[in-house]
Amino acid sequence: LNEKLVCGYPLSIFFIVVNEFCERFSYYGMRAVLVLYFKYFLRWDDDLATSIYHTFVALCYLTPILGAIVADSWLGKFKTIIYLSIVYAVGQVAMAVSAIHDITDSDRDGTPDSMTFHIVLSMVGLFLIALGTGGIKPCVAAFGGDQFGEHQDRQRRTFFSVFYLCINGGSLLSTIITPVLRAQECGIYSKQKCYSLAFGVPAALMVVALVVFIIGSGMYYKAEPQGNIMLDVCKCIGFAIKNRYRHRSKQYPKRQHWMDWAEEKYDKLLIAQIKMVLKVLFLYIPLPMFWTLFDQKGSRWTLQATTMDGNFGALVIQPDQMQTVNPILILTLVPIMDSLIYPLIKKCGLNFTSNFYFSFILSNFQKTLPTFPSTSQSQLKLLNMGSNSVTVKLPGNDALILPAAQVYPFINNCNTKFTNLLPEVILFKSATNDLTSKPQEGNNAIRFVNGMKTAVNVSTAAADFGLIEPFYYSNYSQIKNGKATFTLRSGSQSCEYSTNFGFGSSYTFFIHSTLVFGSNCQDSVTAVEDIKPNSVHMALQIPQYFFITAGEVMFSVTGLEFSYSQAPSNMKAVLQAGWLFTVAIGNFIVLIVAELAKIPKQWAEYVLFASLLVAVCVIFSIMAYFYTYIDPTEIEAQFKKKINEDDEDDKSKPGKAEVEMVKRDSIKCHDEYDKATQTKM
Ligand SMILES: C[C@H](N)C(=O)N[C@@H](CC(=O)O)C(=O)O
Repeated sequence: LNEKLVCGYPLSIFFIVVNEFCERFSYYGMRAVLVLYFKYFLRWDDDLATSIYHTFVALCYLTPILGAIVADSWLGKFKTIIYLSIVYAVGQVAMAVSAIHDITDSDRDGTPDSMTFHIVLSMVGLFLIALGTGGIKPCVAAFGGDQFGEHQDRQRRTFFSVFYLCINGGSLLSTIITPVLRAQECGIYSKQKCYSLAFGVPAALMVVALVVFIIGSGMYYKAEPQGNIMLDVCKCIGFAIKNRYRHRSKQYPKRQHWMDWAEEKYDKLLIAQIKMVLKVLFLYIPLPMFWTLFDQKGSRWTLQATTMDGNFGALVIQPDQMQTVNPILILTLVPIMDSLIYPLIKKCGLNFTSNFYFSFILSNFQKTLPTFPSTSQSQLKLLNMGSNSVTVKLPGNDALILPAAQVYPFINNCNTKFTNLLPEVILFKSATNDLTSKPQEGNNAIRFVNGMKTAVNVSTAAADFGLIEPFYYSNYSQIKNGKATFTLRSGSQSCEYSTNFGFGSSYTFFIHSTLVFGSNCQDSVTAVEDIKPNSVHMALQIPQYFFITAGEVMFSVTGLEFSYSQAPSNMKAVLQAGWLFTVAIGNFIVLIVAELAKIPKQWAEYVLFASLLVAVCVIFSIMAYFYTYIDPTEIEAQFKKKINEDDEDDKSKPGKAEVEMVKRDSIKCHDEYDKATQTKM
């Protein structure tokens, strides 16, 4: 081992820790803005955006199996990390390039002309990222562990804690930074939301991660590939199943465990080790349901946040920035749990190793959208632009008294025609003009109606509504939350109108016929709310983040440790890959529900997931109760001792009778293992 030590730690691990920080920054930074990129840049609907997001996350947790196989049987961990990091960085660069709208915006109107180009490039980018991040995932932590000698147990444990802190530190910083970058406007010909920068910075961090890892190259201990244990495990299981099937007739006596049918061909130690692994993998069966809920932070919860009010007083939070609550809570909860809660639980004599997890989802019950007309109806708006109230009589309806400068929304069958309305009453047909959904990304959609007899020009710092003809209306413009000041201009005369906006509203502003330029025009403009601003505050997501993160601390952190402690020495990576596989399955479940079930109400989908998790919690608790703890090191030592003794006997007294005895002893030892694992927890 490399003996360059700093404060008792191998110098090489500093490079590994910095590499992990940068890599996790890159991964979580890109992931934080991904669902909004799908929705607002690629213009996918919520379900498609959610599905592709979870397919990507699932892929990121499937590829660790591939990475472990390549590292163990072919390249070794060091080379695997280098090669796959290059693939990863290329993927991140592809994502950044795919988000440059100017590349295909030949008519320079701010929207890409060939969406196919952007979709294909981003999908290729995401595939490479999944291959890279997943492939190196089982290698980096294990490579860090390899740097410690057998006498450095304490240091190795501290390394893993620091490693976890770096993961969450990188995730925390990136989920704060990339949403801010995404909210900026950039572009060559036209300014649009800067997704290219939000993906470009993670790409740069991935290059930094690679460079840092290469700089440490001369200091690492690089263990040779050990051979593909995963393949051996699969072959052994396959043989046991085949052999059992071949001997299915009653004339063959039953064996204690179906894996014992591999005894004819495989080492008893390997069979015993596989039994240990299978026991833990069986316990993993309910776990995907936890990840199903957990990983919706980046999809459904972020989309939910776009319909909420992100004003925290001095701070305005972007919807995707809410994801930072998770690493913040991890960084505070892990030390509290480790130093306070777990020792307290232990003192009370409770065994807390069978983890109980739960999570609540607060559904977003806010209703800020008005009732929109059905397909057989149209919505009309009557605007009284005069300074007196008027009575309007619409065919087939009672007479309406329309006060001055007021709007009257009116749902009507498409075919009815209205004529002979007073000149000061303007009729809007909603189907062509009105906004029927929440404005994007928490912005406010604003338009002006000119009730004056002269054309008026309206503008703000952020938008130009252009020249509005008398009794006519402007197009919608997007205005951010906060105070906006509009300048109304006619020839050389102007006046200003200011108002405050929340998130996700739509307003029509009426310029009265009585407006006098040069004076204060604050009272001569009436705001009519077409779509209410988001009324539910983003802070209401904090309890759901708290519960899901508390679940992560109790379940994920302890679960990883459990998998490590219950795995045979040569199969720790197999179980880690199995653990990560449960994350992949969890993401596939979201995919199935989002794409196939198509539950119309979002709250109903949340309730379904939460109920499934409660059911799975009960099942998991029962399974955990019946789980028997084992000490893999002791069992392996017993086997090895027996094998050594047998070898000695073989050398001194070779003969058929002895060989039979060895076989019997071996089987006895095997039975001891079975008995040892039947002691209840
Ligand atoms: C940022 C998360 N709280 C976290 O710790 N994630 C870990 C575990 C995982 O989900 O894979 C990580 O990114 O390695």
